[in-house]
Amino acid sequence: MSVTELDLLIQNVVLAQGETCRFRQENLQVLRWETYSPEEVLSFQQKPIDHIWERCVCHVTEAIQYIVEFAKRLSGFMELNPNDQIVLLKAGAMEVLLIRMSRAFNCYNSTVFFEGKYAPLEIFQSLGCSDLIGSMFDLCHSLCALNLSEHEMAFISSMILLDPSRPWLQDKQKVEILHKKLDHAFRYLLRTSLRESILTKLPQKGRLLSICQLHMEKLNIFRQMYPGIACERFPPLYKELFI
Ligand SMILES: CCS(=O)(=O)c1ccc(CC(=O)Nc2nc(-c3ccccc3)c(C(=O)c3ccccc3CC(C)C)s2)cc1
Repeated sequence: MSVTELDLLIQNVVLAQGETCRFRQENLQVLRWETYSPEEVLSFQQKPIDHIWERCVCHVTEAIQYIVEFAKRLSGFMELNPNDQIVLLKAGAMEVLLIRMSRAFNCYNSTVFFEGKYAPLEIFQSLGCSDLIGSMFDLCHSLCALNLSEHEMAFISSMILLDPSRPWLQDKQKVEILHKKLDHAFRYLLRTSLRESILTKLPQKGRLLSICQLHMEKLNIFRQMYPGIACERFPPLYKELFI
């Protein structure tokens, strides 16, 4: 790849990220000391499990809609066959959400931006999935420790989505070519910004996968407990991706 090709690809990925995040990094930073009071945390904890699940699923669905937009703007994604576009989004959207959520995480007081203020882990107590929430907070802590830039997060997200090793891909080679170009451009970006050291510290694929599997497990448990809710009250996109 020529330097201009590399620069064009970097521009494409960084622009795609910048245009498809609901909140800008600086806006999330400004708000990060706006935390819920103990009384507010308590009132969240007293809400019934189905009520909190439905609210979280709606927020997750909204965030994933932005991630679908991100994928569509990545050069080459729309040229893939429609089946492979769905396969990549079904497999990668939640993993990208986990990476993106770390932008909304305050690692100094272990709170995450949720419904307008920063919330402690306890607020999600009534969801009944403390292991899932705990592992997400741990992941956010490790990502915060890397102090990733928007550019780096954009490339990590694009390479999660355009992963040629996803099962059921029909045109694997096409995804491989895109992934190789992204990898090349990402390394070029890291080299020029003297940030190559983060490559060995990025979360392993297995770690993201296991948190996504935990999410699926908890979702299935919830569905068994409240069969009506998931079908009637969960957004179609969430059902399409996870049910
Ligand atoms: C992500 C793009 S952004 O513009 O930065 C952005 C945009 C919008 C927000 C506000 C927001 O929706 N925050 C939410 N936080 C959490 C959360 C919850 C537990 C720990 C950590 C974060 C939400 C979830 O419900 C969640 C998210 C990911 C996987 C799993 C779940 C819960 C399961 C039960 C569905 S929604 C924050 C940040």
